[in-house]
Amino acid sequence: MTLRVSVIGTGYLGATHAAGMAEVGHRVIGIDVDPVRIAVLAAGRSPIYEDGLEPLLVRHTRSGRLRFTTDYREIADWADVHFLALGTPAGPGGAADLRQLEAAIDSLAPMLTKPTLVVGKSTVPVGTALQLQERLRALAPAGDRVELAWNPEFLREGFAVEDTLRPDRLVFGVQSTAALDLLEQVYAIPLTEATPVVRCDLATAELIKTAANAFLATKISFINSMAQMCQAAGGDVVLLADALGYDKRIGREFLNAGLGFGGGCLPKDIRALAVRATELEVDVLAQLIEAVEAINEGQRAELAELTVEQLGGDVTGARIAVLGAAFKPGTDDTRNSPALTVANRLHAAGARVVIYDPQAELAPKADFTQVATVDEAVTGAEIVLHLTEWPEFRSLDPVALGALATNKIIIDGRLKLHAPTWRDAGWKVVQIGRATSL
Ligand SMILES: NC(=O)C1=CN([C@@H]2O[C@H](COP(=O)(O)OP(=O)(O)OC[C@H]3O[C@@H](n4cnc5c(N)ncnc54)[C@H](O)[C@@H]3O)[C@@H](O)[C@H]2O)C=CC1
Ligand SMILES: O=C(O)[C@H]1O[C@H](OP(=O)(O)OP(=O)(O)OC[C@H]2O[C@@H](n3ccc(=O)[nH]c3=O)[C@H](O)[C@@H]2O)[C@H](O)[C@@H](O)[C@@H]1O
Repeated sequence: MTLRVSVIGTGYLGATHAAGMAEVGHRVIGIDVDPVRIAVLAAGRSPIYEDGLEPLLVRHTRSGRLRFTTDYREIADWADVHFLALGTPAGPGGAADLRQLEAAIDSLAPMLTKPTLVVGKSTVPVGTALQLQERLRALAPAGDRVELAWNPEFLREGFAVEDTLRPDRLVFGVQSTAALDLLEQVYAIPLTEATPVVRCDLATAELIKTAANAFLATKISFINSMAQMCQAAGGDVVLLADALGYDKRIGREFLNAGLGFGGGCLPKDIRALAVRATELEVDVLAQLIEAVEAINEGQRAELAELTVEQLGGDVTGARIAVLGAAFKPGTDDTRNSPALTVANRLHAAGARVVIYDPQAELAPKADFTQVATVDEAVTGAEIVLHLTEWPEFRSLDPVALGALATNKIIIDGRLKLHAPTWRDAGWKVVQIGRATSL
């Protein structure tokens, strides 16, 4: 059944969700306070680099099934269901800043005159949904006939469209069968494809989301601490991870050691979880997360220190080539990018940092020079840092690059380069945790 769906907030999550909702047959309006973003989306263009998103935007803005607006009056009583896809960035002390969600509710609620379902998708601390429902009901003419549900989102940037259309699970945090029925209509297509569904209360839904991100972060920090062990004891963390991964109970995913996790989600979500755990006096969880964070920070610091060490203890005036600026391959997102943290530290230590990334565009005022090709980055470089593992970096020609660089030294911060090929071309290859790699 075709529903009228609004998506409030059209950032990474909201733009993809709106396009996905149109793709599964609903009539959709996306709304945002950013008129430039709305104009781009309304023209069928994607404001972000995300594989497969633009074709959906083109198709459904042309068909009229997908529209965009900045005017809440267009969505309020029009939609059968409103999705909240607002940002929840880190606030002071790392607690989630809920002001975007609150502002959206304040704009929408006074116009809700009929029974309405509002569904949160943003990642929030446990307890948020009930607070927002209270705010909504206090402001809405429809009062208690407005209900809130929580349906957290698990998409990965770079695979956002695929994850939206074919999620590996759906979580419906609801308070009534009416809300559940409506969500089942919204997701009728994935549900026919036997997608597992967890039906639960609001608190469980909120916690599932933060637990998932915390577990992924923990897995990465675990393997990075094993990389430190391999470095200290003389072992190979990649082979170790492969061997762990063959155990189905463990799995190979999220066991790639290196520079650690970044992005707009994992770092802020685990910090917010630690803050909430402390508020609720669950100190063990806060301590676990602090250890995960400390390991992650340590990887960035170590890479910067290692670079200085390789250049004899002083990088003043040294030209350093950085390959990669996005927080991971497949996206142009540079939020909390490990690569940029390292670049910033080296810049602060006096180095001349030159960055190449296939997609991410840095603000013109940034402290480094961004260039359009790997060759330009490497020309005259005293050291090369491989910090975001774009697939194209794996097929670089070390012989050709060796003729451009001043020193043939490369630190592979993501353990993805084929070290023997680079060594054969005369390069010194540094990989933390691969002390015994061949
Ligand atoms: N980026 C991702 O891959 C995923 C994000 N999430 C969660 O989804 C939420 C959104 O994340 P992103 O899309 O990355 O954030 P974002 O910052 O890219 O998008 C938020 C959007 O909301 C808009 N906005 C702010 N105030 C508004 C208002 N009052 N009314 C309407 N629009 C308003 C902003 O202009 C912006 O376009 C966060 O809670 C995040 O943790 C969850 C899963 C995946
Ligand atoms: O809540 C969110 O917003 C999303 O956060 C992550 O998705 P994303 O931020 O797109 O990125 P990931 O693929 O999880 O990677 C996060 C970081 O971990 C790093 N990483 C990942 C895997 C690994 O083995 N090692 C590793 O260092 C990546 O380079 C990247 O910096 C989760 O994977 C999504 O399920 C979730 O929906």
